[in-house]
Amino acid sequence: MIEVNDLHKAFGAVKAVDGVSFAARDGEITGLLGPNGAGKTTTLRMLYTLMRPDRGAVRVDGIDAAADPLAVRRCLGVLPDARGLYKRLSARENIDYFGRLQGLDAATRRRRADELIAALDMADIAERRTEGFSQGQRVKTAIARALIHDPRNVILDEPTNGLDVMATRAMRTFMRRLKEEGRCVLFSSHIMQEVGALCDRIVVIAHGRVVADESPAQLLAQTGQTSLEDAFVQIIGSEEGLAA
Ligand SMILES: Nc1ncnc2c1ncn2[C@@H]1O[C@H](COP(=O)(O)OP(=O)(O)OP(=O)(O)O)[C@@H](O)[C@H]1O
Repeated sequence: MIEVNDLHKAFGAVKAVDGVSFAARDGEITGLLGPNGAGKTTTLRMLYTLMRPDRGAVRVDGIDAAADPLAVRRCLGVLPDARGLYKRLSARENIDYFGRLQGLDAATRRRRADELIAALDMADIAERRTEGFSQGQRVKTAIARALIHDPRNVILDEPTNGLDVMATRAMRTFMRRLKEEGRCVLFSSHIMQEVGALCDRIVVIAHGRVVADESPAQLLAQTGQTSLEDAFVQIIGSEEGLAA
């Protein structure tokens, strides 16, 4: 479970995150939805301890991220906005390397890598150097690498960015599987259909603030709209930056 309480982060005069609070629960998919520049990536970076908040607290499985960032990292799997693979290593070597960083023994690394390679349908690319990988192949490798240590909580920054229709569908199936395994899945997106199709809970963020935190059905009921797209536009107050 990921709990965020009154997070703030400013870059000079820009208040990127301005008092964000929400909870992402185990066995649920929570979507962080907002237009470009809303503060999604900055929020996620503070959650996975890459960036220190100016104010506010993050707790992952009850552990305070400021007090024990290493313990928090151990219970998180993260697909960051910069996927950053080692291009001279194969996909499997990239995955294995992260297992080593997590202190896993060779047998566990091998077993987990095999499971993830099968689950992400990437057997055909596993032994290839990642240099020259397509966007979809890069995302799969980065996700497998992020999950090597079997984390309870999974944070994905725009996981379907740049993926084609088939790859997007496969990614959704994979995210549902993570949820069914009882994990807490939190992902960011600016694509409303995606969030509507996947999420148990939607946290809408605009100008660094949470403007809605509901189930998809509640969002429709609250706004009186029949489509999530119209509900989002109403909540955000403009169509700026929202992809169809
Ligand atoms: N390192 C930084 N230095 C200066 N400004 C930053 C930095 N990171 C983010 N910002 C600013 O903070 C605001 C929020 O950015 P952020 O990347 O969190 O938005 P986002 O919701 O993830 O947007 P997108 O959908 O475009 O990725 C923007 O105005 C951005 O320009």
